[in-house]
Amino acid sequence: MEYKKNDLLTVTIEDMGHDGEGIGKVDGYTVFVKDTVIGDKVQAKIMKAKKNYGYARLVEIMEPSKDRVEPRCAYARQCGGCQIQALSYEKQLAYKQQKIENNLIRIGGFQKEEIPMQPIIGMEDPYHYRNKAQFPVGCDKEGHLIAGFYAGRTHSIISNRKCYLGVEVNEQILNLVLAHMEAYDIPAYDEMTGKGLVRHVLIRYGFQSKEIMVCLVVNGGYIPEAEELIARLCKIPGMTSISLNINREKTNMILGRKGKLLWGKEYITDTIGPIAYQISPQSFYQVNPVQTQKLYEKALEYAGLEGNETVWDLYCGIGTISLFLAQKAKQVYGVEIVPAAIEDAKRNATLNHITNAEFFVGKAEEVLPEKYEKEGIYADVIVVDPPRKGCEESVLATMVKMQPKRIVYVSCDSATLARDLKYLRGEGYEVKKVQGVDQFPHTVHVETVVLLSHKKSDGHINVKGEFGEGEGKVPLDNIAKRAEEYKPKERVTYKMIKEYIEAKYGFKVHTAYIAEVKRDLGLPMYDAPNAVEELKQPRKHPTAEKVEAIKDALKHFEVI
Ligand SMILES: C[S@@+](CC[C@H](N)C(=O)[O-])C[C@H]1O[C@@H](n2cnc3c(N)ncnc32)[C@H](O)[C@@H]1O
Repeated sequence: MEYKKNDLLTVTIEDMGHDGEGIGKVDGYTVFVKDTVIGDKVQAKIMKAKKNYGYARLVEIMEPSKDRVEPRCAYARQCGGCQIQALSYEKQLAYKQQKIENNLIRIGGFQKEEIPMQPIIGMEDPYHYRNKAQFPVGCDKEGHLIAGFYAGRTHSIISNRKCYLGVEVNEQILNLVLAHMEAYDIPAYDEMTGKGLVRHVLIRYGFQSKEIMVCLVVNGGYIPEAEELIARLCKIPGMTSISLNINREKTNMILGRKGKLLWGKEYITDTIGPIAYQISPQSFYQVNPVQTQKLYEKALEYAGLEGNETVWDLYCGIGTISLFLAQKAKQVYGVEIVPAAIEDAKRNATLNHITNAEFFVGKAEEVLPEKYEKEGIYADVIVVDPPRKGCEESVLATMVKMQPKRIVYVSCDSATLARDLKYLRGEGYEVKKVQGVDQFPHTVHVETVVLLSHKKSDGHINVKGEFGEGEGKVPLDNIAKRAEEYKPKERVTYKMIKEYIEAKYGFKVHTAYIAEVKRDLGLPMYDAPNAVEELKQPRKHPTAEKVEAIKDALKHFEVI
């Protein structure tokens, strides 16, 4: 059956996609419905219809799923921050566990029974976990000042000073800043005109130290009557740092390069386990410290250190994992591409009196081979925590050459994790444990820690198998079932990717852009005859927005 735009359908949601959208089928026609959860029976209106599938808007929940809960936040549907707040926390965890497992099967080529999945680590209280918030400031239609969050995939601000994922003091700080702006007629920044002063309010909170940082991002060099605002903010217990960040660029980047301290220290200090970290407005720092500690403890446990090991921490950021590992290793080497992060890492090592950690600025794919091949620095254990795109294949190849006993892979994207595990498995590393950690409750994101150890090639086992019915024999039915699972999936064409993007994002992408993203992800190009198609202006590259949309489509169709 084929449907068209504006058709009303009654659909039962059977599955959830990568972005938390509900998926159901009506007469063999697949429908994606945002804001629904598995088990809901809903009425939905088709907004974009394709031949075999369509995107629909939720009109009415006819029978709610038993796993549906009332979101705490009144803006959960509009806000881009959370995607699955309407699903019970228990089921959110099950969804994330399944997401990791599915990717390892579909992309990594693992059999379900081969995956040593550990029960996912969730939070006891999955609210108020974020130690950092960046509130955009603007005006509503009547011209009143507002602060809040961007609606999903847009830059329109939803006025909301009380986010249940952030700390409670955020609201008090926002109230003081906005009252000050109102009292002195200080205009909010307008993205369209590039005029106005206050762009964002950045707040950081040390969960252990209770120290607070407030940084106002301004399109200028000062804030009128700053003394008065500072005097009010200082009364909040724990206030440690008040500063301006100057951003005069017409850009989507929140922070500019220059900062100006108004009061207190330039940084706050916080601890994860026994390690203290100094955090400035610009520093990258994990946003959920409670779960980060569990994640790092797992990484440390998997590293299995006894005190004599040389350990590499690739993609080390400000050295958070490196310093954790340094407690138990002989020597740790960290590699990170951002120079400022390495400065933080070195400062944090000094702050903690850690002398067995050395940090290098550069690309992991360049630093690692150089240090190994030219200087002979080897590895007993290698830990990697790459960005969403995963590791470059050349990094994995060098890691394999170095033959560490163990590899600990920390990942924020289980699709690229699965791709990289497939490579490492092919090179003699065995996946020993897979542990999901829920760092971001109410969102679709999940962290995974994987332990791999080197399979010694000094032995072999003989496997005898007999097919047929009866004890000790492998039933032929099972073989048929396996064969069914191995059947190649429907080929994902460039046309399908283009249609998906146009339907979901409302813009078109060129074939050559899709090919470029696929190439960057290291995906095979043999199924893309028109990937060689030339652009009229061949030197242009897709914008970040288009790259994200293409990756999303590739995930949607399970190419990555
Ligand atoms: C997921 S973060 C991990 C940060 C750190 N391990 C932590 O837990 O705080 C990934 C880091 O990889 C860095 N990065 C990205 N590409 C890189 C590359 N080619 N070589 C080295 N570092 C890179 C990013 O700047 C970022 O700090």
